[in-house]
Amino acid sequence: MSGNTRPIEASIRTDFRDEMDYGSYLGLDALLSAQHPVSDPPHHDELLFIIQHQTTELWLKLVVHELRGVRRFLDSDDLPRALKGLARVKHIQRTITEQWSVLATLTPSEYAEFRGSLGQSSGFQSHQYRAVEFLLGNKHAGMLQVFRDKPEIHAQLAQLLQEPTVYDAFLRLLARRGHAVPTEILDRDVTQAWTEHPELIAVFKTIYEDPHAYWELYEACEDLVDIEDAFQLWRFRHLRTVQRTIGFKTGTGGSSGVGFLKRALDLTFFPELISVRTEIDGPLGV
Ligand code: HEM
Ligand SMILES: N[C@@H](CC(=O)c1ccccc1NC=O)C(=O)O
Repeated sequence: MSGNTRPIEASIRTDFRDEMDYGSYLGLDALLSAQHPVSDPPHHDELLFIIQHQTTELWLKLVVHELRGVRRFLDSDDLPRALKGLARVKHIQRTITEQWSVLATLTPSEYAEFRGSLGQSSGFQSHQYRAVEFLLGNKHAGMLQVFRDKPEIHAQLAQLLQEPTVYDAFLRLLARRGHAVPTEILDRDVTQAWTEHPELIAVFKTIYEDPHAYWELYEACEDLVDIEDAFQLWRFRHLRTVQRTIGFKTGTGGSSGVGFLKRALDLTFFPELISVRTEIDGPLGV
């Protein structure tokens, strides 16, 4: 070692004329030429704004892929692989929630300088975010409206709206394993947002009262609760970042802004998994 440099080993590949290399495998030409700031004159901080969104969208792409996988593994009774997928989703959620701190370095003054260039575009038009919500049970046909001029995306979301959610797939697995999931729930109209079914609480109570007898199911329940928690943390960090950046301005997407985002904090994916906690008593009855 000399001069604080590392010798490049003679065997290191350098001729890629007829070979796949790093950039071609990863499609870096496309990826790194997909940042198109619109502010005029160009604003230094717009690249941060774009990359924050793009990295989140890349992770959302993987979340959609993993949740589709989880649903498939549940359908085929492969609970260990479903659990693995849920664990991966949790790590991704942690990463995209953590990364709000990067965007929080954007001050209101900086953002105001290029916000006007964003027109009516808004995260409300993120189809991958909507896909994740649909997969987790927050179905809402009205959310397809903003994609009416994008037939492919509209069709994909319309299809997802018709399909069972991850929770539907889990409840069907529970039924196959002998748990008393009412048939009205198994045959529900899956295009509708999930609403609480109190009859399910008894099913989860059985599992939570004897975790060792139902260990994998118990783990799956806790993973779903973790994912709901993590989703709410993402929403909360978004809300706080929005508030510190634009205060109580209306959104570029046309909503009231912070007030609208706050209402999402009352939404719930797996309400029975929260309610069952009220029912779990220890040996001293509390
Ligand atoms: C300074 C940064 C940001 C501001 C000021 C902001 C502001 C807003 C506002 C006001 C809305 C409500 C819809 C509207 O009227 O526009 C919204 C929705 C949304 N934003 Fe952002 N946002 C920011 C960053 C981000 C980032 C980085 C993402 C990541 C992809 C994101 C994703 C979303 C999503 C998915 C929605 C829809 C939420 C829902 O339906 O509940 N936003 N945002
Ligand atoms: N809705 C934001 C604008 C915004 O954040 C945004 C604009 C274009 C693409 C993505 C965005 N992110 C999240 O809403 C605003 O009202 O300032």
